[in-house]
Amino acid sequence: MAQRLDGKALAQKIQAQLATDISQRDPNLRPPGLAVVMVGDNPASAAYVRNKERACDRIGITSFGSHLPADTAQETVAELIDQLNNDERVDGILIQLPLPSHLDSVALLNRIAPDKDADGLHPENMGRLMRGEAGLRSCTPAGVMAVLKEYNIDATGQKAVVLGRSILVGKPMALMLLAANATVTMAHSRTEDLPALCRQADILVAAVGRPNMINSDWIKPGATVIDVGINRIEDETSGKARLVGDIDFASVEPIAGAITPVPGGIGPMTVTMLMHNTVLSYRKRFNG
Ligand SMILES: Nc1nc2c(c(=O)[nH]1)N[C@@H](CN(C=O)c1ccc(C(=O)N[C@@H](CCC(=O)O)C(=O)O)cc1)CN2
Repeated sequence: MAQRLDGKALAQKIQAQLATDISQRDPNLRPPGLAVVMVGDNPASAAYVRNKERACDRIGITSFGSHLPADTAQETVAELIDQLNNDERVDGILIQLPLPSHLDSVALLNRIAPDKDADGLHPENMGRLMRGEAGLRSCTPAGVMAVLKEYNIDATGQKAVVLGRSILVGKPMALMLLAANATVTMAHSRTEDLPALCRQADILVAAVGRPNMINSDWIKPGATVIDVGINRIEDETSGKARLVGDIDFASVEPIAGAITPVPGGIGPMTVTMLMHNTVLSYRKRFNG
C-alpha cells in the first residue's frame, strides 16, 4: 500500500513557519501585502480566492482584493495591474485564472511586475526557471517539489513523466523536475500509448483535468504518483458534488509507492507556495 503524501499537513506546517517569520519582522516595517484580482463570478474561482484571502489572514499578510464584474474591459484590468505594480503596500499580485474569454490573460499576466509576480507565471520568472536562475516559481509545481522534499523522495536519475503541458502546471513542473536531476518526459493528449509511457515512470505527475483517468494499469509498481487534478464530479450514490483527482486513487493506491490524495494533496500546497512567494518578494523589497 502506498505511503500517503499529506500536502495539507505540510501546507499547515509551512504556513505556521511563515506566520512566525512575519510576526518576528522589524515592528517598524509594514506586513507583506498580496493583491488578488478576480474578474467575474466563477464559483470555483471565488472559493479559491476566499481560501487565499483566509490564508493571508492566518499568516499575517495583508490581502487587497479586487473583484471585478465579468464584463470588465481589458484596459480596466490592465490599469488596475499598473496601479498595483506601483502600490508600495503590495509585494505580490495574482490574477485568478481562468479569466472570462473576452480578456487576454497572457497580456495581463505579462503586465504584472516580475518582482511582484506571486504566481510565478511572468515570462521573466519562467525564463529564470528555464535558465536555472533564482526567481519566483509557479505555485503548484513548486508545491509538488516541496512535497517530494518533505518525504525525502529524491528525483535524481528517476524517470519522471509529466502528463499535461499547461503554463500553470505541466511546463514549469517538467523544468523543476529536470532541475532536480530527473529524466523528464512531457506527455499530453496527442502522445501515443499514454498508459505504456506512464508505466515507465518512477515519478508520475498528472495534471490533465480528467476525473479518475489514470488507473493501476498505468502505474509502475512502487512509483511516486502526484495528482494535480482537481475535478468536481457528482457522486453516483449520494448525488452530491465530490472532488476527485486525475488518478483513480482506489485503484492506484495499492500498487504505488507513494501517492498524493485529492483533496488534501497538492491543492493546499498551491495556496501555501503563493504565500511563500509573497513573503519572498517582501523580504527582497526590505532585505529582511
Ligand atoms: N492565478 C491562479 N489561478 C489558478 C491557479 C493558480 O495557481 N493560480 N490554480 C487553480 C486553482 N487554485 C488556485 O487558484 C487552487 C485549486 C485548489 C486548491 C485546493 O486547495 N484544493 C483543495 C480542495 C478545495 C475544495 O474543497 O474545493 C484540495 O485539493 O485539497 C487550491 C488552489 C486554477 N486557477
